[in-house]
This record gives sequence, structure tokens and C-alpha cells, in this order.
Amino acid sequence: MDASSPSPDPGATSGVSNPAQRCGLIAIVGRPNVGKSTLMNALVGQKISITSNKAQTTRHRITGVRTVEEAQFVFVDTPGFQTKHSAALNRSLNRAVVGTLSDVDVVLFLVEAGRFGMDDAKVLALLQGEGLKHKPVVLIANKLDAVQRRTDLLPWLKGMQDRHTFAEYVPMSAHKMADVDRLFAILKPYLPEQPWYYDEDMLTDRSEKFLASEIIREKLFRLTGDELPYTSTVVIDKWEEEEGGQRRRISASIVVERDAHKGMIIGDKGERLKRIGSEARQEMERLMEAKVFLELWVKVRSGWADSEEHLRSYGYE
Ligand SMILES: Nc1nc2c(ncn2[C@@H]2O[C@H](COP(=O)(O)OP(=O)(O)OP(=O)(O)O)[C@@H](O)[C@H]2O)c(=O)[nH]1
Repeated sequence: MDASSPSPDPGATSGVSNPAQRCGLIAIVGRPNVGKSTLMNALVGQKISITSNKAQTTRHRITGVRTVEEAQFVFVDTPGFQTKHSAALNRSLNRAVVGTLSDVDVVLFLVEAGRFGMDDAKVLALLQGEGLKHKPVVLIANKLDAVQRRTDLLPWLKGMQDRHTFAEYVPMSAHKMADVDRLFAILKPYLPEQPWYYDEDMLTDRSEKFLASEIIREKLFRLTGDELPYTSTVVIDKWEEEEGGQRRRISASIVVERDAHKGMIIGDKGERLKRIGSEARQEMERLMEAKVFLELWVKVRSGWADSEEHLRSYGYE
């Protein structure tokens, strides 16, 4: 409450009782490409994590915060549960998923409405494992808009009921705002009554530096299409603020595994790298409300995805 508030005593009764504050952690899990990032961005109301048609682009844990009336929802976006690759990177990612889930109040398990494959089953098995058994899990049957025959959905939902006793069954589309609003109402009772963790207008607790690297990564994946393996990463090498924060000088490296990938990113006469840099710079300027000078490098670091040591130095724990 701000100091100029007319109310002399915020705790005073005025005939209308103020509901107690609620606050809780919510994790969003599901196989790659089911729409986790899309849903979190819709829930938080601002783009803070990258989305892409390319599977497995979400590797960092990202927190988004949304306060609706008395309830504060703190969202944790977990990396896609890795099933295809077996490098150290994936072990690290799976550890991150389990670590994230153990301390949340409710888990949103995303699947595509009408579909439940081996990859979904692996994520569900993880949720049914030791330590997570009693956690409320809400089944989100996403991409409802893409379902041709809605009548097929009822038997499918019944089948899902047999697989796990979910706390709620929510067929919806992350692209539809009305569905997203309804989800807030459904989730509210799962948040414990306790004071908010963040200011009401707080959207993310990740640093600008982290968001900058995510923006570069998003442009990288968007502009290289499916050619680039998901193991490419971005490291911020230099970050300088000038003129009281009005100007940023940022130098970043895109780290790839092979020379061929380097060529792919640089493109003909450097055109593609130039475009990645220019689009990333513009988005950073909008986000940071400052002038940005961005220098981008492409480095080849062979086999980094298999080395625990490299993972640590790039910030994956
Ligand atoms: N038709 C439809 N498409 C959706 C919906 N939600 C997400 N998508 C699309 O599904 C694709 C994948 O969405 P993401 O949000 O990147 O998926 P993700 O689960 O975060 O993917 P990873 O980062 O690979 O784990 C994108 O092309 C989205 O636009 C939806 O409700 N309906």
C-alpha cells in the first residue's frame, strides 16, 4: 500500500471483509512442444520466455508472476522433459525438472487434447515418482482449438482419469484468453493463504542479462529454422551500462558444436547473423527502454553438451 493511501488503517474493518492473501508456486510440465511457454506467457501477460516451433527451446527455469485480486501466482517454467538424448545436458535438465517440482504447490501437466504418447507417459511417470506422489496435478488438455471431433474427447478424458487421479481436468487452448482467465479461477484454491512473495507489478525475477540471452536464442532458432541443433547456446561476455542505464553495450557469443553450424548461423555474407543481431537488439531496446549496442560472435565449442564441466560454466546446474 502506498504512503498516500487514504485508508488510515489497512486492517480496519469496513463492513466488507478483505479476503486473505494467497500465494503459491505453480510448475508447468509436459513433453516438448505441447505449449508450455505459450501458456506461461499467456498466464503472465507478457512475453518472458521464448516460444518457437522448434522443440526443446526452453532450457532455463523461468519464473513469471501474476497477481489477480488477492491471489499471487508464481509460475515456474520447467525445461521440456528430455527423452531423446542422453548427454550430460539431459541428465542436468531432468534433475532441474525434479528439483523444480519438489517445492511447488500445484503442477500443471500439459498434454495435447486427445493425445497421450510415450513421451507424455514418461513425464507422468516422473510426477508419480517418490516425493511427488501427493502433489496436486492439474491435467491441462491444451490445443483444444486444434481438435476436430470434440465428441472423441470425453472417452479420452475418461482414459486419462484411469492413468492418474488428477486434481482437475482442464481442456483449453493457451491461445484463448477466456480459457486462460478460467484457469486462474481453477488454480486459486491451490495457493496457500500466505503473504505475497513479490510486488504486485512484478513480472519476472530473472535478470535483464538472462532475458537478453533468451532473446538472442529465440531469434537464433527462429531465423535458422530446423537446421540448428537445440544444443546451441548463448553466453553474455560483456555487459556495460552507460549514461545512467540509458545505454547498454552488450557482447554475446553463440556457442555451437560444429563449424557447419557456425556457417549456418553466419549465413551468406554474414546476412543471417546480422539479422539475428538486429532483431535481438530491437527487442532488447523495447524491453529495457534503453539504447543497445549489441556485438554478436559465433564460437565453436565441440562436444560441450556432453561435458558436465562446460554445463556448469554456462549456468546449468
Ligand atoms: N493450435 C494451438 N497451438 C498452440 C497452442 N499452444 C501452443 N501452441 C503452439 O505449439 C507450439 C509449441 O509451443 P511452445 O509454447 O513453444 O511449447 P513448449 O512446450 O514450451 O516447447 P519446448 O520449449 O520445446 O518444451 C507453438 O507453435 C505454439 O504456437 C494452442 O492452444 N493451440
